[in-house]
Amino acid sequence: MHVDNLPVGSHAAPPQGDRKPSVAPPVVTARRVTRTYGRTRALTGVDLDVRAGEVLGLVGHNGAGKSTLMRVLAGLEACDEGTVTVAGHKDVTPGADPFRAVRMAYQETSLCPDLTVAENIWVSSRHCLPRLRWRQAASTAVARRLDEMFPGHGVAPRDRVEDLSLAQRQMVEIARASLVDRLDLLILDEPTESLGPDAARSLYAYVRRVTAQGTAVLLISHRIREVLSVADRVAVMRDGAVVAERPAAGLGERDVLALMGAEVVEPTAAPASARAAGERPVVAELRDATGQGLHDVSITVGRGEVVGLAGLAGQGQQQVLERLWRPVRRDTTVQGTRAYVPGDRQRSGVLPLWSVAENLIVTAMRGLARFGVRRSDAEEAAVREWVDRLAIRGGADAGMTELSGGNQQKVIVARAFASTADLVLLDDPFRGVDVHTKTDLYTLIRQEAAGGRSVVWYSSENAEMAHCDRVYVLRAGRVVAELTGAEISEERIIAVSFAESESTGAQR
Ligand SMILES: Nc1ncnc2c1ncn2[C@@H]1O[C@H](COP(=O)(O)OP(=O)(O)OP(=O)(O)O)[C@@H](O)[C@H]1O
Repeated sequence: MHVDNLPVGSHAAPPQGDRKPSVAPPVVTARRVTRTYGRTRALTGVDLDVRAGEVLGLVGHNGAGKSTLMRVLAGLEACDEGTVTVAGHKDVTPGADPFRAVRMAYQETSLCPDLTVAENIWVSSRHCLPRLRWRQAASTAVARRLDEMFPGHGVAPRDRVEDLSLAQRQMVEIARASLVDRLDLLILDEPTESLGPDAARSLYAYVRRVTAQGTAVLLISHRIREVLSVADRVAVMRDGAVVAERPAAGLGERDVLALMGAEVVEPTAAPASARAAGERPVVAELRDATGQGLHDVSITVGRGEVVGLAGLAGQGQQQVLERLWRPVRRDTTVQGTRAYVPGDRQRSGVLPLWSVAENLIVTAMRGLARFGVRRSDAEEAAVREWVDRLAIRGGADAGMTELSGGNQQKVIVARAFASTADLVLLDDPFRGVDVHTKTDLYTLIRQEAAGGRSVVWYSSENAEMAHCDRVYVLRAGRVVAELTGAEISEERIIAVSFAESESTGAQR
């Protein structure tokens, strides 16, 4: 059977929508599964059933073991002890046939950037594509699946992956995972971290359709509310074990956070700014900046101010950050030094062959040096401080690739704040970071601002903007609103992001 006309799932399952936990047989079962990497006990004895036709949400702090467990359940990695049963086949070893029907879409996409979309599909799904005219078959299959999953995706099968946006790469990754002749379990690892709201909605509509046909979907996400709205059941991981499994119906976000072991704190908005924007010395400025997608953008950043850039994705926020990072044009002025935190750690950010300590200190090194000579004691102290402050699991000596995704992201954030930069530019930096750590990072930003550092922060999560002193909302490369203090709310940002006519006195 070829992938362009695939049935999904092989088990009968109760219809979705009533959100009752599935009573269908498990497609995958883990019993007392352990996995150790060197001194790290990533899995400490996991028991879990994933049933046909259910959406099982899997949540847990950064480094809890979610991705490791998924790699074991997908037959990509062996466990040290315990058993994995797939579609009734007991104790299956990695690579064995039953695992073919278990597919995983990764948080960091598994796509090869130098190949086209169709070539990537061929590499991943060649066992169910014809050998002759494979390129055509792969192109047709992926185009069809993308249309089905993400209408309006804008991806052509002949596009090279490296030319795609982060969101498009994520869409191709998910489509790639689903293209197989029989799909019993689809594992989605943080699928919506890089997708916009429309694509996320389309994905979950697709998830509903395939689960109605019997495929199980395992959804890993730090977005607890999203998990609760999509999943039938929620499993909670903590320190390498599944500590709770509950039906999603009736569970609230706070219940899940409590099960995760996170301290439940009320989200706190930014404290009212001690000084109004006009009273602060301006440290960075764009004056009627135009070109490269921007139109007459004027923004100012005061010393010790946290300035948000909001709006729908791709409306010019990254271009603003880019100008502040490289202020080469006459319309941009920046005083002092800068540090940049990329949101796409795969493309820029992580130095994979270096340790956590080296990744963390690389920017701060020069500031810590005395007369140009590196001071290893000061560097070590700084590394220790930041590893503790952000609870980077894995420790300073771990290789960067040994860290979980969220912990890698923490290192990149720490790198910027460990430097002496006067202006920190944040490009949607908290994707994949767990709720608890995010709360710590928000506090960190406010503390650093109180100490005189300025921050310009683009976030695709409007709720995060509540931690800013001022927010510029961008649409189609223009600033369409400037919100201050109590005006900053998710509803307000959404309203001005969409409304053609609304303006709060900002430039048009
Ligand atoms: N290849 C590896 N080598 C060494 N340690 C590893 C490796 N992969 C994972 N680990 C460690 O195992 C633990 C669990 O990591 P895992 O990626 O499964 O966590 P996670 O729950 O998926 O985290 P996140 O939410 O940040 O993605 C972490 O402490 C991590 O550092």
